[in-house]
Amino acid sequence: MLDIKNLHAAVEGNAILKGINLTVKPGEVHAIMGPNGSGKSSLASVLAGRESYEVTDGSVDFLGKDLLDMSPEVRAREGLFLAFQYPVEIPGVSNINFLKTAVNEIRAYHGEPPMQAKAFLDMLKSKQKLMEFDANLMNRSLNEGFSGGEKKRNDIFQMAMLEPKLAIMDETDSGLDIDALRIVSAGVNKLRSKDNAFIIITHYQRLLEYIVPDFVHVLYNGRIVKSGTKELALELEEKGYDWLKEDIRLEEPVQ
Ligand SMILES: Nc1ncnc2c1ncn2[C@@H]1O[C@H](COP(=O)(O)OP(=O)(O)OP(=O)(O)O)[C@@H](O)[C@H]1O
Repeated sequence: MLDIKNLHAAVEGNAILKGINLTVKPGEVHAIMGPNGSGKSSLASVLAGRESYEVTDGSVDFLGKDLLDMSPEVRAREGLFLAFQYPVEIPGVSNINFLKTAVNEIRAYHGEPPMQAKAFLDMLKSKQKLMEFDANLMNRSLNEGFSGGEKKRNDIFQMAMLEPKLAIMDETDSGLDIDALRIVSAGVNKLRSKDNAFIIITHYQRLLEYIVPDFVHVLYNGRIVKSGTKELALELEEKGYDWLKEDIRLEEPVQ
């Protein structure tokens, strides 16, 4: 589904990603952990096509196509979804209208007719129930005045509606209270299928108790320096990241 090879990216001439290699197959959940400033959000941004990042080397194949060649809109229509660390507010655009437009844009891209109002409302209701999403938030302007946790829950609700092939969640757990964390995690687990995949960026092992990943990777200074299973997250929680420095030095120098 996603094949990242030797990905290098820079911001304003500063190298941030320094050779990322990562393969994600359908049905898999990958967690990415790593110290502050190691490049986790940058990786999500580069995959989503944020303009401030310049890709200086490497390739990204998404479902057999060159992801880096696509505009951010086309990436989304092809089935990539990014749940932001800081979800945006769009005053004046109701949540429902935003979702309807987004759902129909994806359908149009795949040559399907727009959804009829009734079918859309039925889908909205069933996903609302599935994700335990507060119906009152639906008619409000997109994210405007939402609390931090509400924005994140809204983000996950959007994900449920758009049914992406690959969802990237960047620190979705930060700022969620315990109940919201459980609800969001349960929602993600309900959306998991053999046909889609998730990349979950998190600082905390706690989230990975709810959404159990198939693989855990450590991003350090712009590279994935260690990969393992969910036990690696436990080890990181216990030991921190310093113990990895020795391993990295022994393997190859990090510029
Ligand atoms: N616009 C920018 N200009 C200069 N440096 C930047 C810019 N954006 C990001 N960086 C730098 O890139 C590095 C990686 O940042 P990034 O946000 O990807 O890290 P992160 O691993 O997600 O960190 P955190 O865990 O703190 O969220 C940091 O050193 C950051 O300061």
